[in-house]
Amino acid sequence: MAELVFFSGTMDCGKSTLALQMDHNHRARQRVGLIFTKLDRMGESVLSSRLGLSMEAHEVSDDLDFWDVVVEHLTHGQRADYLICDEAQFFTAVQIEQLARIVDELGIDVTCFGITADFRTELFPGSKRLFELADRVQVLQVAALCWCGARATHNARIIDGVMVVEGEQVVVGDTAAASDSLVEYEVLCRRHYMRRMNSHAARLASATPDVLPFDLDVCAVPPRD
Ligand SMILES: Nc1ncnc2c1ncn2[C@@H]1O[C@H](COP(=O)(O)OP(=O)(O)O)[C@@H](O)[C@H]1O
Ligand SMILES: Cc1cn([C@H]2C[C@H](O)[C@@H](COP(=O)(O)O)O2)c(=O)[nH]c1=O
Repeated sequence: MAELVFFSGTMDCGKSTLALQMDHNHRARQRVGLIFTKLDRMGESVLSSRLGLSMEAHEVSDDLDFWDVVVEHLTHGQRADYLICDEAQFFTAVQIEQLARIVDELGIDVTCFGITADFRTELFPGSKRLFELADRVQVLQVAALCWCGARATHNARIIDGVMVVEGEQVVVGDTAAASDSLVEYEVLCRRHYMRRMNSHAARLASATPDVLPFDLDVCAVPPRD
């Protein structure tokens, strides 16, 4: 039976890489897929991974109707065995409902990839609807890590080295290590997200131990997996 599956996690945990691998494995067995993305860091109509791989994809605009696109595709005698949707957090709730209908009425597997929550810890609209409708929500096996070594669970937005918790929900960008723009992101464990302690703040604190003496033992927490 066809399924709607949501691979969800923080930024930089390997979602796009998995999307590309999944498509590769299907294509290697002559299965035909439709690939969608929205607002990829590398530009329009591309699905890209930080490992350097990328592929062409249909860019999803707010008014794109997945049902119409797939039905038209099939009506023209073309095959669609599966859909892969990256950056699905940016899709609208209605678009997620269209994807669920494609699974249920056309029997086509739909696999979505996206971050769960924004830099304020609020669910994105697409992710929220996926949590509500998906047959399965899967966490990726390889964890992105906080600077302290714990599993990263939250996405922080950093401006000029400082973590912010107010602003527009959508600002396309990259993690600090790879970014040369003003706005960048850093993944953190919940403890350090709540304390607003990104790696820059932690470096400052360890250089001036009198300011924040409470917590240096926490920084030595070993990775959990
Ligand atoms: N040079 C590298 N060598 C090995 N793995 C890397 C390298 N650069 C990035 N990665 C892996 O790629 C992951 C990010 O993959 P990506 O698919 O772009 O993430 P996401 O789509 O979840 O933001 C990192 O967590 C890391 O595991
Ligand atoms: C936390 C957060 C992220 N974004 C943007 C930043 C990136 O362009 C994407 C996530 O891409 P990735 O492949 O998962 O790294 O989302 C945003 O717009 N708002 C946020 O709060």
